[in-house]
Amino acid sequence: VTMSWGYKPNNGPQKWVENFPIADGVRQSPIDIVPGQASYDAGLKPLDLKYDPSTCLDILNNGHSVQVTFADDTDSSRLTDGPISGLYRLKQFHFHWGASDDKGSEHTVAGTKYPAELHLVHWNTKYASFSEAASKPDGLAVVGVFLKIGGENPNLQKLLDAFDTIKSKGKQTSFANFDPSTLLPGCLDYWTYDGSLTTPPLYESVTWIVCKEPITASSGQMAKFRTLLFSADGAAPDCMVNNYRPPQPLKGRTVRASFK
Ligand SMILES: CNS(=O)(=O)c1c(F)c(F)c(SCCN)c(F)c1F
Ligand SMILES: [Zn+2]
Repeated sequence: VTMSWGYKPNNGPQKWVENFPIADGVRQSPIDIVPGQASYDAGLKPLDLKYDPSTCLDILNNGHSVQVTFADDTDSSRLTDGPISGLYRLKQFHFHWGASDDKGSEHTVAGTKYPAELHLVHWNTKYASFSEAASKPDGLAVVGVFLKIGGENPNLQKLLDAFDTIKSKGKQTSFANFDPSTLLPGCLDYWTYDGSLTTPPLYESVTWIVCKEPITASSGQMAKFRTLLFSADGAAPDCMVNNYRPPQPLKGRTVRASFK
């Protein structure tokens, strides 16, 4: 039986190019962000993020990550300004993390790996839907937030408390009234560059907006992410860890900074 893509040696990031040749494309993500090589752009606007907790629908183990999905039939949870033009609606957020606290993020900062990275995925309302937008060069805007080890994060804990009911692949449960802005850092300084999805189909459709300031999670909270499973109920349990793609070649791209 043919395996679908994953993060193991036989189906992981080094193998994705076999079924998704764009894996070797010109604007792939993630990248290593080198602050000294980023260009400060005074024309970049502050991010304008407005999220409505009533649009929060459910939390899902999709077999690759844990994902919180939002109603995106109105503009009530959206991103404007920053490096983008127009209005992008929040579709979902999810995380990437490691098997230990020394790795897990997709983007790195001058080679530094964080233990995890949050992705808030938004789609451009010039298109009719997420699916239509997902393959367009200006279709998506993903806000990335690094997690570092520190004090217990009470807002993150609300998500972790739902993990026992979505341990295995395909499990989903209702998840209401969560405000994703509680997972944003106090300072919204960011780096931005043109990139891609970091999972197959690896579409080169993402304006990346990576926050400079991490949020915290305790080591115990990081351990909770590692209790999730890649595997479905009844299959041999396969811990959901190291679900991150390593940095990809910059291929001449410029990384801009919203701050000096
Ligand atoms: C940025 N991180 S990611 O891993 O490339 C990623 C996902 F995991 C996603 F799930 C989705 S949305 C739904 C598609 N299955 C997405 F747009 C996306 F960009
Ligand atoms: Zn992601």
